[in-house]
Amino acid sequence: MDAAVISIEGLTKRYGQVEAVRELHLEVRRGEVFGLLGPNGAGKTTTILTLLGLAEPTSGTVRVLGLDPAREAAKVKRQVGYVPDAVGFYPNLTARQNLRYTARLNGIADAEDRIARLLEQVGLGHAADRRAGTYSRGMLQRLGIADALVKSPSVMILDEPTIAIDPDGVRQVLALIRELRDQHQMTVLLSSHLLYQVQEVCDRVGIFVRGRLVAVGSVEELAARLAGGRTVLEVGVAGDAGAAARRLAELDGVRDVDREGDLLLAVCEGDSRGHIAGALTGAGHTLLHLRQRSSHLDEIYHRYFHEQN
Ligand SMILES: Nc1ncnc2c1ncn2[C@@H]1O[C@H](COP(=O)(O)OP(=O)(O)OP(=O)(O)O)[C@@H](O)[C@H]1O
Repeated sequence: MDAAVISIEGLTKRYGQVEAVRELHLEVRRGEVFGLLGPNGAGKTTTILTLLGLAEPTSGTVRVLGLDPAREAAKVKRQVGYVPDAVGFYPNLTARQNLRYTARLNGIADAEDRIARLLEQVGLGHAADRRAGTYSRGMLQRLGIADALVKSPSVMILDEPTIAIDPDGVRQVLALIRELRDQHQMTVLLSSHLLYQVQEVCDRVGIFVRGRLVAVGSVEELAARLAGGRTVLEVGVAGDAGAAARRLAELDGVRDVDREGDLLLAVCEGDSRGHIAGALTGAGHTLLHLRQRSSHLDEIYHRYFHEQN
């Protein structure tokens, strides 16, 4: 398994009497897209700021690419692209000129082609030569993503990256995040309230409630944990569904079988897909459909959230 790119051990951050983050342990691996979820004031931004060296931990250790951000902020900044929730640009410069400025600041020569490509990638090709001051909030957010990518970072940290973007734009941003992971093995940490989007793009999520991380895992793992390790499989067969249901009910690991229209729903211990497919085809059934039903992240989130309250 790849080494952790982001490693947080026992992080606590207090602002006076307010404990913004308490005893946080978290590792994010290379090429992983990790989502920080939580209501307002849960501690997501504070965590992000400590990763960037913009807030110093009260206690605990934080490492990004092996560096201590509180002591080596400049080195961290060179390799980490950060998109805050409200991005600021020079309003009198065009988008392209703003990105040229960022390239110069980072000592990148010959950035023209890269800048043009990034502007296209975030869907701003048509507006590249308009002044940033005329941009909508969503356009600024897209420009923020392009800006963070100018220096080819190996880690991207995005605070609410799609909050002001329209649905088409959201699809574009999510596709871009996937591409960064799949083609460039980039590590991406994002915070969001928009659970459906998080579910679509994140390999793992962490649920924050009042400064504490109350659950970490893939959406499937969190759902299984809430369901006591049980999963629901949708099974579709050609022909005699009654016989298939009886065969299913006899199998080890199958707790219950139900009907829903043409489908059989098997409540199983853990992931029994291989076992079930083998048993049904072995008994002469033609399998038309086999899918593990996934819980929606909003359901998981609300259950964890209410448990903590
Ligand atoms: N500079 C600061 N001074 C004092 N308190 C702060 C400061 N920054 C954050 N806090 C407090 O720390 C807690 C966590 O805030 P944080 O911004 O990290 O939450 P968040 O999860 O990012 O919330 P949101 O979704 O609203 O951005 C809140 O109670 C907040 O009021």
